[in-house]
Amino acid sequence: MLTEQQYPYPQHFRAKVAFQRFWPLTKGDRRWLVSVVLCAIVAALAETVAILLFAQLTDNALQKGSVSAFWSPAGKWLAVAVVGAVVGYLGNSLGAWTAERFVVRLRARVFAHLQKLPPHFFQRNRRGDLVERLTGDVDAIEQLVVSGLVQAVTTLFSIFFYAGAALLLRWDLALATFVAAPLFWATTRRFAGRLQEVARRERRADGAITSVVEETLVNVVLTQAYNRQRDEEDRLRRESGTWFRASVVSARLNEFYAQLLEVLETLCVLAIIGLGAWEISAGRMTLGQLLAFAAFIGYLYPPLRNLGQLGLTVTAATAGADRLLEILDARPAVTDPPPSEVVPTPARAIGKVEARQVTFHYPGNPTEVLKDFSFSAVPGELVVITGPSGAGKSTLAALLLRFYDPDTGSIRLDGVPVNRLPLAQLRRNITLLPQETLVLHDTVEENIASGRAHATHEDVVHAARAADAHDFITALPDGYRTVIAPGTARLSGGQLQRVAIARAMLRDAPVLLLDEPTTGLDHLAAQRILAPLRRLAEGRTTIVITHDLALAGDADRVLVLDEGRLVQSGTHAQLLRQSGLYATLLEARPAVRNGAVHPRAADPAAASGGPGGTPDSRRP
Ligand SMILES: Nc1ncnc2c1ncn2[C@@H]1O[C@H](COP(=O)(O)OP(=O)(O)OP(=O)(O)O)[C@@H](O)[C@H]1O
Repeated sequence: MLTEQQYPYPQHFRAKVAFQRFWPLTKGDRRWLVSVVLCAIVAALAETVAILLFAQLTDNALQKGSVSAFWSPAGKWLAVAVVGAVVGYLGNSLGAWTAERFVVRLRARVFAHLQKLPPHFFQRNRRGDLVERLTGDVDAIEQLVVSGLVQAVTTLFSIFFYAGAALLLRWDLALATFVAAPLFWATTRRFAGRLQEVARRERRADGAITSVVEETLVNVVLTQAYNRQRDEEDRLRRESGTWFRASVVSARLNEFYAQLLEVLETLCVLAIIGLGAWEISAGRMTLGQLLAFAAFIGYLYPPLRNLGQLGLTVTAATAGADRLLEILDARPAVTDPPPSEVVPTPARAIGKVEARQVTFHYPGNPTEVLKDFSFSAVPGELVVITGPSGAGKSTLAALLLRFYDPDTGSIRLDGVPVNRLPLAQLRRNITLLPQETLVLHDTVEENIASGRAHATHEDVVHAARAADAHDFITALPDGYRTVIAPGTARLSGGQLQRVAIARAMLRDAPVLLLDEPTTGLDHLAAQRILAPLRRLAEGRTTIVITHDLALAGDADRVLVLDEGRLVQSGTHAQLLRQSGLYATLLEARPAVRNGAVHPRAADPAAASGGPGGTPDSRRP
């Protein structure tokens, strides 16, 4: 994130840029904005007329003690007040409605963009901070683009009316009091810079606090297991300290600014009363005129003050805008091809997957993670990709799903380079089963049904049976209607994995990409998901990325990656006969007791049968 010193442009320029960038989002609501401004103008006009009627009342009814002179201006005053109230109510309600619509639209826009950003963006930005940007910063920008604009226009009109009326009443006195206006302006300018910096510090600290709380809640089990509660509390205390200091400075500065304006206003009012007393004693002014004049000048201060406040709002909004623009200006690593480049293909692919001489490095990291890598897999085939940690296996999955494009070479589906297919179509044809099961905060039924649009209950039950999940689901307190949530312990890792398999069954894509499907599962749980996985793999192109070589015995082909290069390829039995990395990896694996389904390379039975060499673990 940029620090204040690193921002290349001055504040007013950044405010202008922010306004220009976010203004288009008001499209469709601009006529409502105009209506809000019109209402505010009518309300200010009503206020002006009311003050003039008040002067009439003072001079004609109060000073002369004439009741008959009371009724007419009083009636008019009441009528004007009612009109002002109705218009004020309409304008303010409409203003709030328009402002909230803007917030909803802006948040949706940033959220949609955020969802297109590549994985490395989320590795570089803390989740809590991003949440803060979508909430607090979005609100701050609304204050600039909608409320701020309406307020600015309204304020200018109010100043125009009240100053105009004061000038009409006594132009010489009015000019004398207007001399004080630059004082207000200079005071605001003096404070704006410092308040902006404090506002930015406060926003950043808000983001940091949300991040710490969010990270701690996500890792609460680990925190407790490692007795890290104190460290987490210290972390929160540190961030809260930063926020506290920024908030206190901000409150102090704001208060100082407000009180200073108060003193300036009092000075001006006293000056008017002094001048007025002089004028009345010389017979050049009536009491009613003086009171009305003082009222106009008094009414001028809030809009003048608003203009100053507006500067502060702009300041806070610019800090928020900078943070949101960081998201909006981050480019997705991949985009849909232009329509002219899309290769027309059937919506459902056959499922032939291919990588041709793929070389790839992550943005911002020059090290090549995949080097001249090629392979292909066809429907009905099971390809296991293994290798040491950091060899590039998960990167390959990211390229197959087109989270990134290769530097050279190509990834193809049914012979078509994936960058010539619409992203949604490509991803519809590939089911990814990641290491961590995606859990939606919803019922088990909805979690499975999310695999396919309009899935019926029968479809869900059918998929759950095939995934060997039906029995444990019906044993849950509310069966398929049991609500599960990310991070809850209602289901074990193996059960969650079977829910994910049921979802994948429903999804029914021709290509299946499994990333470490048995990670985090004990041996028995891992065995339990093998049968449903095999059912899921039937007839599909299945690519399994794994360290768990128990799955390799099932594979039609095993690819061994090392430092981004394909170093071995063949069946499990063929690779065992070679003294290469595969044999080393298998040798390094701990043997599993109580079930002995992980025979070592030295085991001749394994050489012919496979690492998961029990008869029932073979594919049909
Ligand atoms: N977003 C990223 N930005 C930069 N480098 C990355 C990124 N993700 C992964 N890498 C690097 O790419 C290399 C390959 O990572 P990858 O996750 O593909 O390995 P892997 O074989 O799947 O490892 P593991 O078996 O431990 O999951 C590693 O050196 C890793 O540090």
